[in-house]
Amino acid sequence: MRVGMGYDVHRFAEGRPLVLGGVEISHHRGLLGHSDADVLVHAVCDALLGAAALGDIGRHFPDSEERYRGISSLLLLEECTRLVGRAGYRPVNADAVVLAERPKLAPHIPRMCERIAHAMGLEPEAVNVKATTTEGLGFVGRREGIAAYAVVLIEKREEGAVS
Ligand SMILES: Nc1ccn([C@@H]2O[C@H](COP(=O)(O)O)[C@@H](O)[C@H]2O)c(=O)n1
Ligand SMILES: C[C@@]1(CO)OP(=O)(O)OP(=O)(O)OC[C@H]1O
Repeated sequence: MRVGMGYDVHRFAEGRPLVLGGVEISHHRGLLGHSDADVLVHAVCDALLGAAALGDIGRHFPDSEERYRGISSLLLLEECTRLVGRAGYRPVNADAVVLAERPKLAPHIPRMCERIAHAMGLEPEAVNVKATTTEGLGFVGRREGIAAYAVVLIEKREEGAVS
């Protein structure tokens, strides 16, 4: 067994959809990024890559590459899962926390878990997402952006398993 952690931040911007955990959430603005700026999925990607000592998403999917513009981060998570598989591991479970003053995320969390789990080849019960405000403090509290932390556990794949 190996464990990895991930952390990411994206700032709010007008005229962007808000996508978290692969779920588009109705809000008056979204997050800025080269991809869909799904800060939660990015933290999960980094935790997964970190567990296998494979660096981070910036190394595998540079924001200088046009092909990643606007891409669904769930596709990046699927690719991270393949990379970890080729390194001889498979995900066991993931836990994450999203730091957001607004919007209220609780109603969307079950669907986020489903989508993240699907991208990682896991059952939805193997993924947990939590949300918290920062009680008005810091950049999250000022509603300038959203942050996310994630932890992922991986284990050795059985010999002969195909990716
Ligand atoms: N963006 C958010 C933030 C929090 N929640 C839910 O509210 C609970 C209380 O949050 P505190 O920051 O006051 O501790 C939290 O446990 C979440 O269930 C949310 O849905 N969306
Ligand atoms: C995901 C990538 C690639 O499209 O772009 P962004 O959406 O800007 O996200 P970030 O977490 O800043 O960096 C990783 C990038 O490589």
